[in-house]
Amino acid sequence: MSKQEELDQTTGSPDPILEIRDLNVYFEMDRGRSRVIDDVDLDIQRGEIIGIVGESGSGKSMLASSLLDAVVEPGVTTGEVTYRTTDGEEVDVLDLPEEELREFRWEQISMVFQGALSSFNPTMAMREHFEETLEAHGYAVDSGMERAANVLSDLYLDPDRVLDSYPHELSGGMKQRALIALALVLEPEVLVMDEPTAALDLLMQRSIVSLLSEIRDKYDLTMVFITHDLPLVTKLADRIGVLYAFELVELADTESILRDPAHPYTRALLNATPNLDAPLEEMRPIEGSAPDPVNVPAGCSYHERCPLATSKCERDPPSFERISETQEVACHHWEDVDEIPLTTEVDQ
Ligand SMILES: Nc1ncnc2c1ncn2[C@@H]1O[C@H](COP(=O)(O)OP(=O)(O)OP(=O)(O)O)[C@@H](O)[C@H]1O
Repeated sequence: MSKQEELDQTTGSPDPILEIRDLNVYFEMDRGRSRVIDDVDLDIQRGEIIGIVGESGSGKSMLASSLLDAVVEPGVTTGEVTYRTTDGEEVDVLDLPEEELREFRWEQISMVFQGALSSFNPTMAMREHFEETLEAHGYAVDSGMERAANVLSDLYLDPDRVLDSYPHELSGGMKQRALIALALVLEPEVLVMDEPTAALDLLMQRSIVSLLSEIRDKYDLTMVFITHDLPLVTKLADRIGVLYAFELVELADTESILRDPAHPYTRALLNATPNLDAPLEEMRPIEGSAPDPVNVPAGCSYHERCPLATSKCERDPPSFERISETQEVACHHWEDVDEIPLTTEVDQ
């Protein structure tokens, strides 16, 4: 059974916890408007782990931040992000007054920001980081610290040892897990993680990914895992969205992304994957460079790098089309995509 089928069995009919519509983020720059999220529509289902992948500068962090209305000034976020509570109440995230937004973050959707490892205060023991977060949100510290200890043990850390340590006394992998525990201490429904394993070695990355799966099941979480590392996220995600040039170009269950990717860029990402078993000459780095958000190519934004591009691609932007029950793609030539063979195989 595929992960998607397992997910459907456990979650039944679609039950989006987050509905993202016409999401745009832009910055007004001297040289023009810089659109760093371009008309993204996406439903995130309650209980799923969704991976968002794309190369550096494709808009991943902007997408993550916009889910919490946390895009840095002077960025402008437009469109709708609707959060649905378990009771069916709808929250218009981009319209929340500041105080409510402060509560909403951490308590409903919690985020582990990119580079957050260095955000621990070096003069504070880990225990104080947890207590400060609980107090700032008006939570009872005693019961909150009990939960912190439970989450830390679920992440295979010794709670007493970690809580009594200062950040510099912990290894990178321990700190990263402590950061995830801190993000979970207020019992959020959704955990958004932006490159949570980028600073870690391969072995630790793999082990955190399998821990996250356990944590999702145990705490009934929805997870958004943002990374440039497609093979890594296939180990964890039920579905994967591929961002190219600030737009979603493919969205599908993980199995389809691996076995039958429909966008040439998804294929290029898979073929660029270092695979220990494949000969080096079969690894194909993606040629060309990521578009500048002020000057995204007309038509299909990928056409300049795409081996299948025709004059239609230079002219007309493809629409985001559903090609099967679990797969959507924005490509005029998805039916011919097998012309780009997959050269490496990623184990799921
Ligand atoms: N404060 C800012 N002002 C203007 N443009 C910005 C700002 N921050 C980011 N950008 C631009 O937004 C675009 C998307 O950036 P984003 O950080 O979301 O990419 P990313 O996919 O997360 O990349 P990476 O993996 O390198 O973090 C980039 O072109 C970046 O230069």
